[in-house]
Amino acid sequence: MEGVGEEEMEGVDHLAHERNKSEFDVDAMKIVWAGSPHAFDVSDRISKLVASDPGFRKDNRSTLSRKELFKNTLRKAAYAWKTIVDLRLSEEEAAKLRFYVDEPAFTDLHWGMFIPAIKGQGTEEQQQKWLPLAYKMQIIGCYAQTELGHGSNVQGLETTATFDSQTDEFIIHSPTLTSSKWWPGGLGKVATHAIAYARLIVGGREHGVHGFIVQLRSLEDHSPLLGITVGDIGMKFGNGAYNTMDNGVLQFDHVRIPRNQMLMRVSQVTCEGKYKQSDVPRQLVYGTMVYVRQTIVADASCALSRAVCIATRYSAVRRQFGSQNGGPETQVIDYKTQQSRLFPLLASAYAFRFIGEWLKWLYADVTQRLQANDFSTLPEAHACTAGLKSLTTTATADGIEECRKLCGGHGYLCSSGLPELFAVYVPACTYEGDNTVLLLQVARFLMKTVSQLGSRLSSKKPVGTIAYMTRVEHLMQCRCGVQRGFAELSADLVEAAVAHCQLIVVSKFIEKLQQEIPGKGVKQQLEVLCNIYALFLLHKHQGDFLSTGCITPKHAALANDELRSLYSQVRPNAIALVDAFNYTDHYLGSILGCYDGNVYPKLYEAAWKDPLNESVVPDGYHLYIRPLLKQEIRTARL
Ligand SMILES: CC(C)(COP(=O)(O)OP(=O)(O)OC[C@H]1O[C@@H](n2cnc3c(N)ncnc32)[C@H](O)[C@@H]1OP(=O)(O)O)[C@@H](O)C(=O)NCCC(=O)NCCSC(=O)/C=C/CCCCCCCCCCCCC(=O)O
Ligand SMILES: Cc1cc2nc3c(=O)[nH]c(=O)nc-3n(C[C@H](O)[C@H](O)[C@H](O)COP(=O)(O)OP(=O)(O)OC[C@H]3O[C@@H](n4cnc5c(N)ncnc54)[C@H](O)[C@@H]3O)c2cc1C
Repeated sequence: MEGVGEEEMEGVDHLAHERNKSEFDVDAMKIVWAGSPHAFDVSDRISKLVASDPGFRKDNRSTLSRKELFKNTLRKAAYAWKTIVDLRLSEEEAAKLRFYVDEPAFTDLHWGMFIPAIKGQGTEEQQQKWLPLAYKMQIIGCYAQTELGHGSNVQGLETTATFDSQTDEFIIHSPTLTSSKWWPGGLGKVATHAIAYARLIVGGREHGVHGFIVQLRSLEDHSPLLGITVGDIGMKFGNGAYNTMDNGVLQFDHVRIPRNQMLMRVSQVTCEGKYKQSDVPRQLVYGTMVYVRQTIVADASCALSRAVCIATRYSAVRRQFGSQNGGPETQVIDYKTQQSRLFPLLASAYAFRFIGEWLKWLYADVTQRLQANDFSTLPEAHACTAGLKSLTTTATADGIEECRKLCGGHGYLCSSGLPELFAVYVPACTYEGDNTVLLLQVARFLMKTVSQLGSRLSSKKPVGTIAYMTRVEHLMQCRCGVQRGFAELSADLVEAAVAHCQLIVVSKFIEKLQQEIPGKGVKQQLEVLCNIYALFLLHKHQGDFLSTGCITPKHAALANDELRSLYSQVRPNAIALVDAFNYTDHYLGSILGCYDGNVYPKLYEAAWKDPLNESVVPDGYHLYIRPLLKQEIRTARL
């Protein structure tokens, strides 16, 4: 191309010099990141399928109106379903395809909550009736729990479900404005059915919150059924972002449903109007939330790794200051401040990946035990999913914002992919349980555990975590020792809960490294990242650790020195470590994070595609600017 230097030519890998520095087998690390060779194959194949299909284009979202954006999301969801059916994709491949389409949509709640709720809380008979319809998408479901007046406090929900023994039906009703269902994804414009949570009333007696399958819209013309008022709750944070989702409002006006549409695995109501509580903990009604919280932890590693991939590649491309005798300026990735901000996030992305794997195992284990009526690990599963969801989503939301800042001004462009990623991700700190409310659940679990086990919370942790374990015990002893109520100490107890969750993440990372990990240099790289994660947190919270007495100020200083050394070990491998995420440019959706690092020409080209540049003289010039410039409005009243 005329006047284009080597450094700007398309088709050249501008990060080749970085990739050549790698000291480990990147392909082997890709398998570790994916979880298995099979998982890598599915992920690699489906991500490329989506990236190569113009039907899944997403680079124009920021220029669409809310209605255009939403209609485009419906088109994509329908196109995805057609692709799944035409290609006969498996459930696993279909889930991956929806993941790589990368757009919040009603399908998230249909597949991610409506179906799991029926599987987890429905009887065999109810599963046999409703799941085939849901799997074929002949009905589209949502999870309608939160109300205008209550979200965190599930037992405070006001919607009622009153049993009518005369007709063998439940009457679902919204008695107050604050009982309006509010927030459920997919509810506003698409869902034909809901799992609606309501206070069960039988024979004038209340029995707490239960789930009910309620049809909302006609399957003929999609109009709301009698007694149903439903709509969207309006624009949300950011422009495109989560506005592809129809989070809805729903009011019931004495809507009648058959008795067999109460999810009855946990409790039952007989046709005679007798309420029967199975001999299972009532909290199984909350089971879907536990399931989604563990998926959210895995999602955190995906979102954080996307942001870190963008920021790492761009940090290797960007040069600023430091030119010697007219030579190239310094890559910003070589600045120690950039490394001290970026590499702990890279380590966290891997840490969250592995804790997500462990949590998936824990959830499967507790589910298997529940089937045998073994509820012994349910409290720990609840505490772990709640606490790790809180810890990883907070760290990921903060990490995405830090990655934006690590990219300087260009990080603020939509074409960097980071503003949209942040706007889509940040509600994860709220949905599926406000992060503070969930940490209070962990604190409550720790208080009970301490009172049952005495000071030692658990001796089942790897040696390398003694300092972390002592920190949690110290924080708990400082709080439990004080004769003041839980509420009074809750802010401090939440800190102990965070410390407990960090202990779990560190110990599971160490356990991961005790497994057989194939590939040249792969385990060594993971050991470096594990040490960075552990020492970074020790440095960040050194006050806690010093107060336990198990480390001294000298230890803290040594830990900081070691961190700098570890950053130097990561530096030559940084690009290869983010290549191991195996993200396509389409999925990353970022010019700054593009694989070939050819950033500047892409940024420049993208700018001219903005609708504002369709004319060199902007709309409004003649009406507003010209008069200004010509001072023809001197006498005009402002
Ligand atoms: C837990 C609460 C805060 C309090 O509950 P409460 O009933 O008042 O009980 P407590 O008195 O506190 O505790 C009593 C005891 O019960 C124990 N307990 C509490 N909860 C649980 C539980 N869940 N499991 C087990 N045990 C539990 C507790 O420890 C006490 O025990 P003990 O007495 O001390 O021994 C509760 O009110 C609560 O949970 N509040 C939070 C509400 C909440 O989380 N709402 C979420 C609504 S749904 C939502 O937000 C949805 C968002 C969707 C966003 C999109 C997400 C992505 C979709 C999935 C991913 C995509 C997949 C796509 C797949 C594909 O495409 O194929
Ligand atoms: C994008 C998005 C999607 C959602 N999708 C769904 C969905 O599909 N289905 C569904 O049912 N819901 C959905 N929700 C709702 C979501 O589950 C709730 O917003 C969430 O559970 C938080 O509840 P809340 O809004 O009542 O917050 P609140 O509890 O009102 O929180 C407000 C503040 O009060 C604090 N607080 C509350 N209780 C306590 C306490 N006991 N101690 C100390 N502090 C406390 C919180 O920490 C927070 O700082 C969605 C929400 C969002 C943002």
